[in-house]
Amino acid sequence: MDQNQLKELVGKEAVKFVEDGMILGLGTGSTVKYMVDALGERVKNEHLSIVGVATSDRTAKQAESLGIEIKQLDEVDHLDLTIDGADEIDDHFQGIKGGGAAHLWEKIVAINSTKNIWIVDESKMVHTLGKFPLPLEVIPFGSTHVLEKLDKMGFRPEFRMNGDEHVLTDSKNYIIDLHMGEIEDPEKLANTLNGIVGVVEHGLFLNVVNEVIVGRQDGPEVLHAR
Ligand SMILES: O=C(CO)[C@H](O)[C@H](O)COP(=O)(O)O
Repeated sequence: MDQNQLKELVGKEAVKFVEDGMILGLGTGSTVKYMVDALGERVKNEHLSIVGVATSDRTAKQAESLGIEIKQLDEVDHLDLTIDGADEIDDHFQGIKGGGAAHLWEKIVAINSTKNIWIVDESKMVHTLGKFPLPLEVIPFGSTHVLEKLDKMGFRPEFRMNGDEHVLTDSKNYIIDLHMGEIEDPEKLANTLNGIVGVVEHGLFLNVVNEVIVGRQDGPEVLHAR
C-alpha cells in the first residue's frame, strides 16, 4: 500500500468509532478527507443523525456536499469526538499539526472535545518531534518583527508562501514554519512560543490525543494514548 492507501485505510477505520447522535469535530487534511468521505457514506446508508463541527472551511464544504450537517462550534454545547490527522506523533503521543494551516481551529475544536482520535499513516510516527517544521499562526500586523525575533532565538523561521503571496489561514492570519530540528522539550518550547506577542497559536498539540489509528502495511493499528 502507498501512503494514500494507508491514509484511506485509517480514514475508513476511524468512522467505525462514530455513533448515531454524536456531535463530531472534523479535522483537516488529506487523511481527514478520506474519513469525511467514509462518514458521508455511513450517514447516507445508515441515515445517521450526526452533527459536524469543521476545523476549516474546506472540510465544512466537503462535509456539506456529502449531506453531513455542519454547525459552528459556538452553536453546540459539547463535542463527543474529534477525528483529525497529524504531521508527527512522538513516543509520548505528543504531536505536531498545522501542515494544512488549520491548527488554530483544530486546537480549539480538540480542547473542546470529550475524545480525540488522530489518524495517520505510519510515516508520521517518530521518536522525537521536529523533523516536520513546526507551524505558527501569526497576526499579519508586525509579523516581520515576529519572524526576526524567532530568528534571533535560533528557530530558523520561514513564512509559508504560495508563490509571492503569504498562505492565509481561515482566520486570515499568516503561517511561520520553524525549521528547528529535534524538539527535546516540547512543553518548554510551547511555553516559550505562547509568550511571543503576535503568535496566535503554535502547532504543538500536547496531551490532546486519546487514541491514534496508524495505517500500517498489515492493517490499521489502534494505539491508546491516555
Ligand atoms: O494539521 C493538519 C492541518 O492543519 C493536518 O491534520 C496535518 O497536516 C496532516 O495532514 P495530512 O493528513 O494531509 O497528512
